[in-house]
Amino acid sequence: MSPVSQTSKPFLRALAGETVTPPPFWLMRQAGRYLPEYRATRTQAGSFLDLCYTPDLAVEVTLQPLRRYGFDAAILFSDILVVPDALGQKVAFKEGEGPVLPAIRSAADLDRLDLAGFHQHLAPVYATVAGLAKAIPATTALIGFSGAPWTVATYMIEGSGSKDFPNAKGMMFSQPELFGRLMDLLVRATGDYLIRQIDNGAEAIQIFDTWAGALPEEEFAKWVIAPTRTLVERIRAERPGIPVIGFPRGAGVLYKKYVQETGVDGVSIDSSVPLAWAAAELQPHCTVQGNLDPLLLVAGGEALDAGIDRVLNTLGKGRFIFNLGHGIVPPTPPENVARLAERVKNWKG
Ligand SMILES: Cc1c2[nH]c(c1CCC(=O)O)Cc1[nH]c(c(CCC(=O)O)c1C)Cc1[nH]c(c(CCC(=O)O)c1C)Cc1[nH]c(c(C)c1CCC(=O)O)C2
Repeated sequence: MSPVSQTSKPFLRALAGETVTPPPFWLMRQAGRYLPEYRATRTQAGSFLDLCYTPDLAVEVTLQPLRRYGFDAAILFSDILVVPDALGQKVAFKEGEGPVLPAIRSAADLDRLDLAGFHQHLAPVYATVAGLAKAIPATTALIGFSGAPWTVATYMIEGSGSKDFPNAKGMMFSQPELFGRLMDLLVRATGDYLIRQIDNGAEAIQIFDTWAGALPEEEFAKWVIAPTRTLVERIRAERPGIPVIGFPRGAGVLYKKYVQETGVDGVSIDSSVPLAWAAAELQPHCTVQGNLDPLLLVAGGEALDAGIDRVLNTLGKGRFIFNLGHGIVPPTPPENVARLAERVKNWKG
């Protein structure tokens, strides 16, 4: 038996290919503004980034939802944008506006980025991972994460969140050499970052490609699949046994090609992916994670119960991790999360 199949952690068993009943569960953005105790710690920290860079407080907010709901996995509390911040592109989170960064539009902008102080800047994040590895319950798995290069590049080039990425796609199509240099830097930095998280105690990795669905087929292959495959291969070669979950949100039918060509151990699917299609086309290749609509968690009641049951009854008979199709939204009533936890834990298959 491999060490992974001997683990008592249901989340890791599911990623190793086992059908676990009831399935392990956690929720994207399980630590966050829907919890009053998060809002209190966040106020204590000052800014959102101060919270990410203060290990004691970041550990505390990671643990808060575990205490309430007994999730099978804890996800490091941080943000995908600490990577550009650590490369020297200073990130700020404006209240009600989201992230703001000085946009990268030229070779001169790109040349100002630097890997030299990268790990030093991220030392508090590594300290959070190490603190969590000691603090979480014995049956809970610790997930480290990063954004995927394409999704992080959209923020770096736009200088903020965006709906349709005119500047990022503009650079991709009109200045492919410059865009390629930025992507190469991100693949390298992201790989270094994930390896360090693993060395500090992360037991699995999730790569968030939130804006994967914005790209046409050919660009999807080049800028979503290829960089992710490079990261998966590097982790597999340098830290064997650490499973990787990919989340190419909005990829539609390209989820299948993504799974086959990146070699991920698990794929997180968004709420638009038909459950029967995921069971037939994805589950034979890897563990599937998802995909309850986060707004059902706001709605609650019978609509929530029916949505949970549909996901469980279609995907729960194979290798599966219960999750949402995207992150928990701030208006979510905490009691609805308790209702979900109860229903998933009591599912008999
Ligand atoms: C695109 C992206 C970001 N960050 C992330 C993504 C990929 C996943 C996704 O699509 O949601 C990933 C992320 N962000 C956060 C986590 C922590 C772990 C978790 O509990 O899931 C993770 C895994 C905390 C956060 N990241 C952010 C918050 C809210 C900040 C606050 O407390 O004010 C949290 C808890 C802020 C953030 N961070 C980001 C944006 C656009 C925003 C502003 C929008 C918003 O406010 O929700 C970038």
